[in-house]
Parts: sequence; C-alpha cells; structure tokens
Amino acid sequence: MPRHQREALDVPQGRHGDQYRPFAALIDREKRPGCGHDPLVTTEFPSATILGYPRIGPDRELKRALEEHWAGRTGRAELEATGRRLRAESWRRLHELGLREPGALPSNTFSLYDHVLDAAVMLDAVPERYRGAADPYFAMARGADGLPPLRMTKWFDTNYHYIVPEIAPRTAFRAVADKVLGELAEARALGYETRPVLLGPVTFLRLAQAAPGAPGGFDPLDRLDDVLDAYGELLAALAGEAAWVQLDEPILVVDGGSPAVRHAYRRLAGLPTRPRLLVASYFGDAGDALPALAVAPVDGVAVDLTHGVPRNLELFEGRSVVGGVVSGREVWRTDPDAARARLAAAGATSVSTSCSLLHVPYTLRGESGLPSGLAFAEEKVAEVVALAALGPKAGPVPVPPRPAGEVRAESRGPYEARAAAQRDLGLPALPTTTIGSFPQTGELRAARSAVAAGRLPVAEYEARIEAEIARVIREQEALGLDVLVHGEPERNDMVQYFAEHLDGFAVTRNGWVQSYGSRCTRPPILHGDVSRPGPITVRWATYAQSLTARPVKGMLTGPVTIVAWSFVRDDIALRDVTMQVADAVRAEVADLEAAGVRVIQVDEPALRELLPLRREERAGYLAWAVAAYRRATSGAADATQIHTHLCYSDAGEVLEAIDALDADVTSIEAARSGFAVQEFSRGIGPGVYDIHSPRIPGRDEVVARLRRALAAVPASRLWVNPDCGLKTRTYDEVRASLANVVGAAEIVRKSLK
Ligand code: MET
Ligand SMILES: [Zn+2]
Repeated sequence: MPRHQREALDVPQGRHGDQYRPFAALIDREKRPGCGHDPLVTTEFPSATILGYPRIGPDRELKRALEEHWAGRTGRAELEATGRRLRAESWRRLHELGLREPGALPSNTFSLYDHVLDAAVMLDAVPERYRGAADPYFAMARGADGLPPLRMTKWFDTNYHYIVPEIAPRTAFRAVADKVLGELAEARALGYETRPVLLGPVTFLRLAQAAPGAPGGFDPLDRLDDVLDAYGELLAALAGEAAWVQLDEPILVVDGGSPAVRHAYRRLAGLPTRPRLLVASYFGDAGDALPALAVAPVDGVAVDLTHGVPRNLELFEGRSVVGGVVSGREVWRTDPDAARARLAAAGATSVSTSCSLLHVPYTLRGESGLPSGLAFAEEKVAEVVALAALGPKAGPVPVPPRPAGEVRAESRGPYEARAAAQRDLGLPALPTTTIGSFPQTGELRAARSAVAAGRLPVAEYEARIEAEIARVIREQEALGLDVLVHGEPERNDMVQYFAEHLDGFAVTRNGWVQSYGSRCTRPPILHGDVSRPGPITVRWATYAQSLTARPVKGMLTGPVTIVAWSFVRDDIALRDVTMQVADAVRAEVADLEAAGVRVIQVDEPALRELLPLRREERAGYLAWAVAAYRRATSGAADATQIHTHLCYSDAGEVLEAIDALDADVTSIEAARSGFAVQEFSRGIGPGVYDIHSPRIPGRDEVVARLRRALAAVPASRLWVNPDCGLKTRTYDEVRASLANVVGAAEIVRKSLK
C-alpha cells in the first residue's frame, strides 16, 4: 500500500511525532468482542519482542563517552557507567512502550564497540598479540601502539561495520560469560527479565577470517566443534538464569552452510542443561536453511517476513515462530494489513522486528519537517506491540514492488575517440590528482553549524567556503598536482550534501545510526520522486576553475552511492529510485560541462555495498547499477573526461562491473587492500597510499608502487592518486604526503623517457 494511504489507519502524528499510537483505529475496532480474528497462538515465547536495539544513545552519549575515554580524559569505570545508564534507559523505555512480558526485552545487545568483537571476547578468541595490550578490547577494535587493529568490514548488506575475528587452528575457545550474565543481572536488578542475545556459532565462524600464519586451506568453520563446546558452557551458565536465549544466525539467509547449521543446532539443542533456544535469521529469506535448522530440536525460530514468507516454515509447527514484520532497516511505518497477512501466512506465534533496530535512528521525537509515514526505533516498538495485540489476519501477502520496464545501459562514444578528444587537456604521462576532499577544518565545521543555526549570514558562510577553495587551489598548485579539485569544503557529507539540494529527500536533525564503533551517520530519507531544482556544485567548481589554468575536476556522488547511504522509499523498486537519482546527477553533469568544467568525477564507493547477499541476484543488481551510473554520465561529450572513484571494499568481486561503468579514469583504493590493476581497459589510478592512517608515505615507496603498476598497465593509462579523499587528515599530513606522491610521479615519468 502506498504510504499516503497507510496514513489513514493511524492516529495523526503529534507535532513532534510523540503521539504515534500505531493502528489505533484498527485496535479499537478489532478489540470489540465478536470481531473475529485469530489471536496469536503464543507458545511460551513472549507475544511481542524486538531482536535488538540501538546502543549509541539517543543523543550519541556512547560516542562522546568513548571519545573522552580514548582521549585519556576518563577511565574505564566512567565509560562503563555510561554503558550501564544507557542500558537501563533503553530497557525502561522499551518496557514503557509495551514490551512487558518476561523475555520480551533483549539483553547483551549493548556493545562498547561491536557485537561481533564482543562474541570473540565471549569465546576468548582474542589473538595472542593483543593480550598484552593495556586494553585488549580496544586494541583489537582500534589498534594500540604499534599494533594495528583487526580488520573491519560490512555487516551483511547494511552500513554497519563489524570487527572481523581471527581464528587460528589452535585458538583456545572457552566461555567468558561475564558480559552476558552481567547484563542479565543488571536488568533483573531493575525489575526486568530479559532474553540474552548471542551471536550464533555458525555466523560467528563464517564471518571470521583465518589468522595470519594459519595453513592454507584452513577455514575457521573447521573449528565448529570447539566453538560449540564453548557455547555449551555458555548455555549451561545461562540455564538457570534466563528462560530463553536468542542465537543470531543471519548467515542463514546466505547461500550454503546447511551441514554446519544442522550439526551446530543438533548439538546445542541436545544439551542436557540449557535455556530455550530461539534461532534468529534476518536480512532476507532463510527458507533454504530452515530444513537444516528444523531437524534440530531448537524451540523457536525468528524469520524476516518483510520481503515475503519463507518456504518450509511448516517444519516449525508446534514451536515458536517469531514473525519479523516490522522492518528493522527501513524507516517507514508498517502497513498493518500486510503485516498481519504475513503473520498469518507464516503461522507466526509472536511478532517482532525483522532484525535488530540497530540500523534505524532512535525516535521521531524532536524531529520536525520530515515527511509523514515514518517510524524510527521507538515507533517501531510500538508497532510490534500493537500488531501482537491485533494478531494475524489472513489476507493477500503483498509482493515487493517490481521494477517498471527495462533499462539498458546507455553508451558514450568509443574510448579511443574520447581519449583523443581529451588530449587537449594537456596532461603529462602519469597525471597526478586527488580524490576530491581536502582537510575539513574545525573552523569549517563550526561555520556550517553557525549558518544552519542562523548565527552566521549565508553570504558570510559562502565567502568562507570560497576562501577555503582558494586555499586548496593554492596548495595544489604549489605541490604541482596536474588535475586539481576544489576540496569539497561546502560538504558535510558526500551524500547528505546532495540530498539537501535535491527534491524528494529529507534530512533529520538527530537521526544518527551507528556505522562502526563511535562513528555514526545521519542517512537522508528519500521519500518522494527525486528531482534537481537547480545546479548544486557548479558555483564552487567554476569558482575553483577561475583561480587556475590547470583543469579542475568537478566532483559528484553517484546514484548508487546516494541510494546506498540513504533510507529510500519502498513503494517503487530500488532500481527505479536509483534511476531517478541518476537523472538528477546527469543534469548536474550537463551543467558542469556547460560551465566549462572539462573533468568530472562521479564517485561510486558504495557500488559493492549493495551487492545482494544471494549469488543468484547479483548479476541483475550489477546490471542496473551500471545502467544507473551510465545514465548519470553518458550525456557527457567525448571531450569531457569522466572519472569515477571506488573504495572501502574488495573491488575484486565487482571488477567487471567497475569496468562496465565505462569511466575514462577510475581511481580505486589499492594501497590498503592491495588491489591489482591488470583488468582495466581505460585510465586507472590505483591508490598509492592509505589515507586512513596518519603515516606519511615515503617517496620511494610510492615509486615502487608505480613501477609495480606499470608492469600491468601502460604509462598512457596510469594515474597517480591517493586511496580516497583527504578530509579526515590534517594539512601538514596532506602536504607531506602529496609532495612525495608528486615527486614519485616525476621520478617515474623521467625513467619512461
Ligand atoms: C568515500 S569516497 C570519498 C570521495 C570524495 N570525493 C572525497 O574525496 O571525499
Ligand atoms: Zn573513497
């Protein structure tokens, strides 16, 4: 059902959204006696629950507490106290919202940094090299003097990043239950009987990586039985303490792994002393994995019903089936009819969110100017409670919106003709450039909040941006870079800035979502048809170009990245949403071109992020993602040089798609992830140094990297650039690093002749 119609079912939202009483009219109607609907056939599992909750704090209290602690201004005890306060406040709020049955409130979903890292600690899977650190937990998360942190990567297809555990053939697993028992006792002292949530053993091992030095062919999953021993100890410790334990196995929605699932849950469910086990799958359809799980005597399963009703659920008849009908990842109100139909079709015995609410902001309270029809975490909890009261009701189960029609990837002229038309840019061999942003100074950030708060006149703010652009141009000319950038000083964020300048988007005041550790993002909300009321970046790009004779690269964020880092509407297919954004970017490309900008970069760092978890869906996604990028860029004349940029990910998996973007030049993170360049048929700039670290790359080291790249790519197509934008670095670091980069390019260039 479209969102505007959904509205009619709800009591109107109060001024700040604090009056959201979901489905109030429906509840009044259906609660009358004789108004036949199936009540939930609840087993002992609570009728309403959520799989997890945000933990950064409604006002990012944890972020602040962590950063104070890391800066050495507070001790561990103060940090723990903040954690305790945040947990107590969450339980209190959830209880108030209606999660009142024993076991309805989750515990152990709090984390000081990351729940996968917590699971590693819970199993004592702490690599030896961290054990001597002053604080092994934060050393694994963030590194400690001389000790790099563990790797971090994306949690399934979300924008949350987890710490990748390292498992060796000899990792000595054992149960370390203090955190889980501690939270349970803490909640009990406050009067709440909670349900501890643990990351499941199969997901834990499949997300882990083999420790460095492990023999080739070693797979962390080889250690399943040893890990299960530790889970056995944990469950034994929890047996007298909690009625239910939730084991999170989102890996159930990913291909493969049935034998491990079968084995793991037969063993765990067969333990002589254990609480009841709820196995939670999420982020998609677990249908393929359910038979393997059902053969084990686990007591219940939680399934994601937001995209449909999984097959094989009848195998769980007589056990608890927790229906995740309220999306934990999207920000729209739930359609009660659709949700109840799904609960009925699934034979659900309880109602829940589809996944943890970690991925949405806390609350609509305090927001204004947002479109109607939204629900954040608190509002979603109220929906879960209301749906449990209403119960299932048979009806048509809606299918997700289908893309409208076909899209074909539009093309520019052949690359050779473009390269010829671009020759008058006058670039040397191995042209040097940067990825777009220059250091975002504290003054810039302060000016941005001042102008937003009305404390700084707009004209004054814009003058400061221009002054910053002038400085960035001067710096680059002094360094001797070939293709310059304006430095992006006007941008708070590469997606939010565009969202603020496009119709169809809204931005929240306080809608923060944890990205990793203390880092949060405030994803814009794409709620309507997207269009571009006017040029967005042209003014800054042309100002920058007016200051220099060297080419200045216009800088845009690509359509796939804009949708990947936003909450998007759910009433049309993602592909069609992305195409609308692509049209807006295309118009911006045209305006930049018309204003004389000859080089335009359209960034797509999130191309890999949206890759579907299931292999069978990947080719379809990549085809439309490429088509969207090409819709955005294919209007450019041959003489306009189109760049793209990718980072953050194993580009290796999507190399063909990156090539299919057909950009004239692709800059790609390489220094950190050691990416190989051979496959590229056009200009390629494998990053020559890691911008995530304050370390200054040596000139010789860059020379060596360039020589290595030249073994695979002809000099006519090799570009020289860092891994990513420089906004998190200081000017001192940037100057020193780029001087070595430019110096290295000169040395290698000379040796070519
Ligand atoms: C995460 S990719 C960032 C690209 C952007 N142009 C920047 O330099 O900041
Ligand atoms: Zn980047």
